[in-house]
Amino acid sequence: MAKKLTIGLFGFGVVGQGLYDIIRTKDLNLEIKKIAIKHPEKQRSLPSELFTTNAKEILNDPAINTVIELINDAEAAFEIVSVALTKGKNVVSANKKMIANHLEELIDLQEEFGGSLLYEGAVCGSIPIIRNLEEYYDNELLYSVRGIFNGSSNYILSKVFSENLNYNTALKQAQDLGFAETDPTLDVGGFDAKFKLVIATAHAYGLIINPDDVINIGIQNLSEKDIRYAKEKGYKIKLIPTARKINDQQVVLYVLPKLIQPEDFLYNVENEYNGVIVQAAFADQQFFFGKGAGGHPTGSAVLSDIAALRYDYHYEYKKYHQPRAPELTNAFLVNVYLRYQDEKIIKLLGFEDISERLFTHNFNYLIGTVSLQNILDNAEELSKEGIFIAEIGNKNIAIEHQQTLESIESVF
Ligand SMILES: NC(=O)C1=CN([C@@H]2O[C@H](COP(=O)(O)OP(=O)(O)OC[C@H]3O[C@@H](n4cnc5c(N)ncnc54)[C@H](OP(=O)(O)O)[C@@H]3O)[C@@H](O)[C@H]2O)C=CC1
Ligand SMILES: N[C@@H](CC=O)C(=O)O
Repeated sequence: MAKKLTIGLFGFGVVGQGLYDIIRTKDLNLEIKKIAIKHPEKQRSLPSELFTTNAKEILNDPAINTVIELINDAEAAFEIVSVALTKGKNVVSANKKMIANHLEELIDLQEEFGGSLLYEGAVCGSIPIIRNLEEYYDNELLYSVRGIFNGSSNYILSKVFSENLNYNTALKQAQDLGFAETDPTLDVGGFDAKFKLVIATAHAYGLIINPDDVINIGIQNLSEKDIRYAKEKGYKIKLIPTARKINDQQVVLYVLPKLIQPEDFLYNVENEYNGVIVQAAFADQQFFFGKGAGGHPTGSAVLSDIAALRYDYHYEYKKYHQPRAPELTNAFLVNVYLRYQDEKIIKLLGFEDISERLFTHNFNYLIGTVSLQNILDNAEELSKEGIFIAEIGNKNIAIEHQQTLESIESVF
């Protein structure tokens, strides 16, 4: 029997309003009793009695059994969600930074106080990837999860690549459309994609990782030269988070721009759309596609979680509780394109091999193989002006196919 939900909503911005628009079109046996916001002076589209700036009006109200957290402040969000769970309320959140940074504590709070925290909208907007990783892939050999997890950076890349728009104009558009984070460095620097990858990895592999241990390189240093190079060779450039199981016990995680070939499903994922490719034994590749940002797409994922709470759904974190969850390693080689000015960076990165190199008066690049650990150790150097690094090539795909063959051979 579906429970009646009495909701306290935190945040009435892009996603909060998007959710409200969707809810009011349907008769869902739920009531939004109060909405907490930060700036009482802002004009609102709803009666003022509905709003409060006092979180306690929601958190201390025993009639409110469900808290929906949609604010743009990760630390305040953690406080709100923790108190709500401690009081035995169910919670839905779309705050990937907060969840990725506090996942272990949030799991403990759910288990101690019996509440459920759902966060489908936090990873790839409207794409239902968390519940799929949690439920569907439980018994599969899951080799990798990768994709386009950030709508803003994909929007910018689409605009500069296909419409020759200037980077800053495209970023401004992504902000105006409500796709970007309050601090857009989170988007273009690959942090937002990393938070989402960390959350997805917990549900894919049962592995909870501190985001600081994962390398993220963004698209801020992309230049005309990189775009020209990519176009001449038939690639597009996308920002790709990857989680890959490299053996029974080890997983690698990284967020890097990538030169993508037309055969890749992600090649045609444009603008604020996201795409997730799950590579599993026997099933091989599966592709999820949908809008990754914006009020209504994200609101629809939040609503799906709300609906699930009516039937007491909660994540069981079965893979996290399994006795031998794999561990994170950075001992992994990636093939990269590196545009640089100063030769010093080549030495610092300690390339295993270099297969291609160009040195001219205004454009130096090389293609070579480098360890993830060395990229992580030199992240600051790599963020400097004049340097752009991106994954390239299909060596990893070869590894995946080899793994698939090995697993098939071991079964038969
Ligand atoms: N925009 C998107 O496409 C997506 C966003 N998300 C995530 O959803 C969350 C919300 O994003 P978005 O809607 O874009 O953000 P907005 O900036 O549009 O809205 C933020 C809202 O939070 C309110 N707020 C801020 N601090 C507090 C606080 N301490 N207590 C109560 N209310 C507060 C603001 O109040 P006020 O109105 O008074 O300023 C505002 O209503 C973020 O975690 C974001 O990362 C997830 C997926 C997609
Ligand atoms: N800023 C994010 C919003 C959704 O998560 C993005 O651009 O993807």
